[in-house]
Amino acid sequence: MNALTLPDIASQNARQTVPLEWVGMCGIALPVVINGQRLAATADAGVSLDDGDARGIHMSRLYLALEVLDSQALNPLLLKKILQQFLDSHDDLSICAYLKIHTQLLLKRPALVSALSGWKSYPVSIEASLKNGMFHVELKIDVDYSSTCPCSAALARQLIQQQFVDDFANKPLHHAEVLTWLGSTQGIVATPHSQRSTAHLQLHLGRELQSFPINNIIDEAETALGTAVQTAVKRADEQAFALANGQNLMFCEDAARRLNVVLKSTAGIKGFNLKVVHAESLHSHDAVAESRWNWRNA
Ligand SMILES: Nc1nc2c(ncn2[C@@H]2O[C@H](COP(=O)(O)OP(=O)(O)OP(=O)(O)O)[C@@H](O)[C@H]2O)c(=O)[nH]1
Repeated sequence: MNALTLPDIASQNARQTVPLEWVGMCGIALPVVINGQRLAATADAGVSLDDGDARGIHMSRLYLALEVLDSQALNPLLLKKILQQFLDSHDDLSICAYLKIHTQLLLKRPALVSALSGWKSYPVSIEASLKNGMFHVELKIDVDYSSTCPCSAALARQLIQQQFVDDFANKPLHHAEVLTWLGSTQGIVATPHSQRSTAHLQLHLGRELQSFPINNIIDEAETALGTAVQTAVKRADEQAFALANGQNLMFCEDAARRLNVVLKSTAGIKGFNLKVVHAESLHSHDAVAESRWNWRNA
């Protein structure tokens, strides 16, 4: 083979002079480092193509700028550096750079009572942009929890009261008999419905942050919601979970309000857009509530 010059189509002129808002690659596979864990991730990397005459951007330059992610801990400063590299490598073509990273964070969670523990995965997305020198970073986290309907609980309690009237009216009450009745499905005739629910948190973060406070945000959210879904579960844990749910009845509105209050006071959060989805077992549609604070699209 002789040393032919490789054709460079990207540097040709475009047939139509039209700038483009976003050009890049979606779904790039790569590892990222969060909490010292190396996690499988996908990235969407792009820049604006502001020079409408240029045929294309240089995809390989964006791809190669991502290399540092497999060894350096993911933090806002690193993302800003990568975005700056996107722009520096497209000096004459682009003024905006974008990077979106999606991964699943794994956290080990203890059981409620037993000495067991297990892994829980939390979908996490980080979206960063550098536009006209302005750096913006956003974090998305999904947190699963259990919610028990307060209305359903009240209706079930009423049925149990009615059953008690039916079974014990005009009869002397004997402790042992009532105790047996309380432990039977003939006595406790109804149970409330509960559902696996998800809080979708979209958070605007301070630019000055040294690291992403992902663990802290998840912990704060789970504490506020009160009944996080469990990992390893023995019967003692399940009983503790039943008690926790019984003492933590909530509509989707309650969940959204609790998260609103806690996220407003969580360090590093400058604004949020949150959505809670209660995947109802009462019917096949979901109960949903949203809440925003300092949110640009509000
Ligand atoms: N711009 C652009 N490139 C594409 C597309 N699809 C595939 N590519 C390829 O991405 C590869 C890398 O592009 P460049 O970064 O310009 O590669 P290069 O010219 O070897 O690198 P530089 O010398 O740094 O410009 C090229 O082989 C392109 O053909 C597309 O839709 N648009």
